[in-house]
Amino acid sequence: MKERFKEKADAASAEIKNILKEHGNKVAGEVTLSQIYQGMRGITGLVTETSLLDSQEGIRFRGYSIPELQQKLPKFPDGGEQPLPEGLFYLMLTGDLPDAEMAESVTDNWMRRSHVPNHVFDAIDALPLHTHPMTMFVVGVMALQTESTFAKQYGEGINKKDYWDPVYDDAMTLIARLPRVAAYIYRRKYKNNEHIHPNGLLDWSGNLAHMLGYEDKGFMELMRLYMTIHADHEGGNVSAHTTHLVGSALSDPYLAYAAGMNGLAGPLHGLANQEVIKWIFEMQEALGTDAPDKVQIADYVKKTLEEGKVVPGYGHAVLRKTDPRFTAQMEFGKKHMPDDKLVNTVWNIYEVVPPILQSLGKVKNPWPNVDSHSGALLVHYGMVEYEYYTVLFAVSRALGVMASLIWDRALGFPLERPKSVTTKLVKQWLDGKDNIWGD
Ligand SMILES: CC(=O)SCCNC(=O)CCNC(=O)[C@H](O)C(C)(C)COP(=O)(O)OP(=O)(O)OC[C@H]1O[C@@H](n2cnc3c(N)ncnc32)[C@H](O)[C@@H]1OP(=O)(O)O
Ligand SMILES: O=C([O-])CC(=O)C(=O)O
Repeated sequence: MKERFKEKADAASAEIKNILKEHGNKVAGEVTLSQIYQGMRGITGLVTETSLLDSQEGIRFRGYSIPELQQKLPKFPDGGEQPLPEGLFYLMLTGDLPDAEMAESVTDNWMRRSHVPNHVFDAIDALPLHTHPMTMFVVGVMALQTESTFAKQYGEGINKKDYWDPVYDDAMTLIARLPRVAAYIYRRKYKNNEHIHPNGLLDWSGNLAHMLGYEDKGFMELMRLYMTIHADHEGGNVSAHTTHLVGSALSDPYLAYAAGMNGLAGPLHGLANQEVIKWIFEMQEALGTDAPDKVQIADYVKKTLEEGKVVPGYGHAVLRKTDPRFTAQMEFGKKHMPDDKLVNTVWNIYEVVPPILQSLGKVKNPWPNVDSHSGALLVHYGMVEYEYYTVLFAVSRALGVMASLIWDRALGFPLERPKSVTTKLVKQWLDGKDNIWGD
């Protein structure tokens, strides 16, 4: 995989140099004042090779949609139906679809790198049990940073042409160790500190399920699907953009990833998956039923909006249709748990919420995103501790942001530093007295 990546990166680097030599001055778009003030929505300002989001169709990883990945990526040998995220990582990194043997070699590589040093567990253990699992997770990642090859080699004076190599090494080791860190947090916080050793015969996701304490084959398949669909969502989302930004300062992959995951822990981003289940549980309690009907759901949605809160799991900064990651999970639910009450509630919410959000006249996307479905599937298998859910999202997101970070260093991308302005300067510019563009 590493050699294949290097060939591809060298070719891409030469191609980009030529594109910029010939077309570097071409104007690519305009920016409005509203965009500058309102979250830079719609401004193209980043290059991310691993995936691309279409507002109508949803995400494609190196050109492949989620149903295509489910068809084409290698599966776990023992009757697996869902794609192995190892294969997705290979695809995102090299641009090529792997065969079963290649995916297996990624599994083996990660298994070899998976030993987590004791001081990482000590760092997590130093936190009180009521600490949010995402805080424990980021502390664990920061403790893993002591092992950074990039930081060490940078300190010794590495040539900038070779940055990508130790970044590759760190990214692979970090990804390999995350399931153990994630499972440790779960077992410490919710299962009396009784930990489960890895099983060398399982794949990366299967092993995560096993170390969490879930041996059900259905849950292992869910983890393979979950780890695949949450891995990447082009470059501008908060977690990917933050990882890229922090990495651009040549902070090592551990530092960059930890920064990105602090962004994933925000309720408008990855933490929304916890908020969805919390909101449904609160609705059930308020209504006194675990199977609210559509009229009851509609009333509860209106109450949520009247209280000035968002409906978690709905809306998106870029998507304008139902998220295909929602649909993939709905299909999994229809196959494995069609009668589950909570999962059916998620499907009823899907029928009720969009017209209500649409009626507000300001919500650009009334449709569900990935987070509105994931929790109910986890609850089905017994994982009810919703505060933990974003940790699973974070383990998956490592695949995309680390593949991208390796590309960033291989392509020699520079420090990221956009210009900002003050409102005073904007007013002077509106009066024709000044310029808001940097030199
Ligand atoms: C993995 C992911 O990160 S997927 C996203 C997960 N997040 C959520 O599910 C949280 C709920 N959703 C939201 O808050 C938003 O839809 C976001 C943050 C995802 C996108 O935000 P934006 O791009 O600013 O959305 P948009 O342009 O449609 O917002 C316009 C207005 O509609 C509101 N709105 C958007 N989505 C919702 C929603 N689900 N419920 C209520 N109001 C909403 C916004 O808060 C904003 O209101 P304001 O003008 O009073 O401030
Ligand atoms: O694309 C976004 O802004 C948010 C999102 O769905 C993701 O990162 O998975």
